[in-house]
Amino acid sequence: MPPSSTGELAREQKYVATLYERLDVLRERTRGQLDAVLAQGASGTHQNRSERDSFAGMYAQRLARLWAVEHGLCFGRLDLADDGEPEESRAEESHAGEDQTGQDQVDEKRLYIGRIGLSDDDQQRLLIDWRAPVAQPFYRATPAAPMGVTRRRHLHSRGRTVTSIDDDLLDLDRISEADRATLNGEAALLAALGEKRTGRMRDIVATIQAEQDKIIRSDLNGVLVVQGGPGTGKTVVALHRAAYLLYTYRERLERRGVLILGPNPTFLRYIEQVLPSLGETDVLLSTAGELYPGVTPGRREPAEAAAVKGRGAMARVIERAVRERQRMPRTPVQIRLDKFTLTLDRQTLEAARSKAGRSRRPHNQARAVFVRHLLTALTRQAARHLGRASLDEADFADLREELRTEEPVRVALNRLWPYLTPQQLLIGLFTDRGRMTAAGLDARECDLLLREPPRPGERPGDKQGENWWSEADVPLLDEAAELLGDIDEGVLRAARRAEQEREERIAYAREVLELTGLADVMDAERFAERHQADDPYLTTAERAARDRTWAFGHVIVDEAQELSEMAWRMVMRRCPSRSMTIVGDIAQTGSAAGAASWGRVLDPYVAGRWREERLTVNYRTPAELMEVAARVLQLVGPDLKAPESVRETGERPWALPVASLAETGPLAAAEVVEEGRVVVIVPAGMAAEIGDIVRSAVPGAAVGTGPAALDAPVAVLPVAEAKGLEFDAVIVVEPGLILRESSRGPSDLYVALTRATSRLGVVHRGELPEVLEGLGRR
Ligand SMILES: Nc1ncnc2c1ncn2[C@@H]1O[C@H](COP(=O)(O)OP(=O)(O)OP(=O)(O)O)[C@@H](O)[C@H]1O
Repeated sequence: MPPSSTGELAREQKYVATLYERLDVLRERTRGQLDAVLAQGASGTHQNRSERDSFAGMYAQRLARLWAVEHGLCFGRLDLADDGEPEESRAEESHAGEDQTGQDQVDEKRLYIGRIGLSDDDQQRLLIDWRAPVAQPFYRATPAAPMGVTRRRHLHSRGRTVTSIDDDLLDLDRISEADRATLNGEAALLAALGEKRTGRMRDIVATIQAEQDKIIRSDLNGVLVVQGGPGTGKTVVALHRAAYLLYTYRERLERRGVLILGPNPTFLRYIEQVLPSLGETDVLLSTAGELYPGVTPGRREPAEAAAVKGRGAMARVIERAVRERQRMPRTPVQIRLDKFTLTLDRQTLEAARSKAGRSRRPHNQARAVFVRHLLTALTRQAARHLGRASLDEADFADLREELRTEEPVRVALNRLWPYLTPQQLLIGLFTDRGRMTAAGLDARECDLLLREPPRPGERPGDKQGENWWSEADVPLLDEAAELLGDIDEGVLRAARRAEQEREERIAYAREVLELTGLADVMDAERFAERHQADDPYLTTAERAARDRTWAFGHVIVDEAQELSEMAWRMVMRRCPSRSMTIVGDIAQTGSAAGAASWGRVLDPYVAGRWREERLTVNYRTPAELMEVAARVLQLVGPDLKAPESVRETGERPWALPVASLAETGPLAAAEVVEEGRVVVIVPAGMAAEIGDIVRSAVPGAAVGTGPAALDAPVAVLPVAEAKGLEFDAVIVVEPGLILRESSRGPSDLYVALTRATSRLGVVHRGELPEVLEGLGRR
């Protein structure tokens, strides 16, 4: 290890130790500030308390950030030519933050690169944040374009100890013969790729490649599509981009927030540690199904039903369903009061309706216009009945108010134009074939969507009701919410907020009671009410998560090919500025409602105004495995090209015909290696059967979705749930069935075959698909 001669290693160790010392000082200082704020106690005015909470929240967040960067705090060094500053691109906006020093004037010949920037008390720069413009050559410099850099050094550490060093010498004229012999190319990258998987995605801040860096640092504005095959780093690059954007455009994005959308909760769990390890904690990670506050979809439904609901045409269906509730009776409406009967004739009703329509307000707000018109007409009639045709203004208003509160009047008006929540509208629609037909659905679609109403006592939207809603319903609820408008925005919000806070207090109380061993003797709800906080501090991400109408500063969509047209409408509403990063692979589309091309998805919103970058190198799957996957890709589309693998392992993928699928158990057990992860990928309908088989061979194996799939040594997953994840070893069961199972079968098999970082096997009782016939025997 020539550059890591003991002297050199010791020198680096000494420097890194001073960085950790500095980090400890900052942590202690921030802790002190937090304690001082908290020590102010809960007294004072409401204003005082909310300021204190804001400061406390800010210091707590800063402290969390300082703790999160412990591992691999400093991972690189740039040596610059005598005459050189690194050539850099300037960020357009400066960023705030006391320890973000990357934009200082550069005058040293050596820069240390790390997860965050650090300076000493005299503002001497000690460590450069990897996102600062001056750090860019660390990722982009090459021998052909050295950007003023003579040496790029990777520091590898365990805990706070530097264990080894890799150097890339970039300026070949300036380096000695001895140094030249130590040229160390892609050592750091290959070392990172060869590591065992832990079930959680790691950051790649030390080894970002140039094509990835270009995407990470791409401009904030506009829609950027990142198209790339499996394992090209789309997800990890998107996450680093989030961190980069937050650093570079801190002020703008901290206020509006950043949303990252992933395909399912397991995937979010898989990626959740990456941003904190980059020092960013305030980003909202969500699935599209979680974007409607107050609804947690738990219902599973056939793919065909989800596909119908995902089609853009559903927007018209919902619109008609709303209109259908603004019903116009064919005959006049009689309202019987004690002393006389009032009549609303067709002409009056039509006039009220068209006035409400012309107001261009959503249904619940237009109702006010409708009701006002009818009440005026009814008051005039009532006045005539009472023989008081010429009422003055005040008396007219009194009579009108009297009528408004009459039960028969209220009932009649409500029937004509009811207040509706999105939930009520959709329940009314999907439980009534007549309404669905009137809204434009055909007989087959009605068959697919018709369902029973929620059981009595089951309020859809709350905890018990969550099985009534499916993921595909969420964009429809969102669409309905747009058309209906809130009944009374202020009241609804306050009620929602109060309910959420109550739930949080109870959850917290439960935790405290469990920790203190009092759970059996005290009720969490009562405890929570007693320890009620007045005005809790919320981070931007927390506030955004509670507000359906929140407009994010930037939205990142991962596995974006899976979103339906209706889901895109919902996502676009969350990002009116259209500052977005969309990452995915059209060849991996598995959902029947998913995307066939980026143009089809984006042109309706930003025609001609989106840009596409491509990633072409596969960092996950070794070449031997990719060869097989590439053949399957030809079934998806003969012109598609699989990404180039960056490494080989020498291990050939295998296929094994079996008499009974019970043999899968021992095969999975044989793949288990210490600290590694194995997945058995199965056709959608076989998860339970194969799950039992594998569990009997590997106790602790996890079946189906959920975080357990990431933590167990072996997981059994259908393809859709394995999307975006990776494992050391993969066994695919019955690939023929996966191919035939849906119209996207070839894409699904392609996804399954590209999940492995090192080993791949195929088990089949049925026939092996022709495309896999070249596989060797186990
Ligand atoms: N520059 C890099 N340095 C180290 N590891 C990298 C680098 N780029 C990608 N990787 C690793 O490659 C693997 C694949 O990355 P990622 O999951 O982001 O790919 P993807 O394109 O999203 O794949 P898929 O489409 O299959 O979901 C991850 O383990 C990631 O950490």
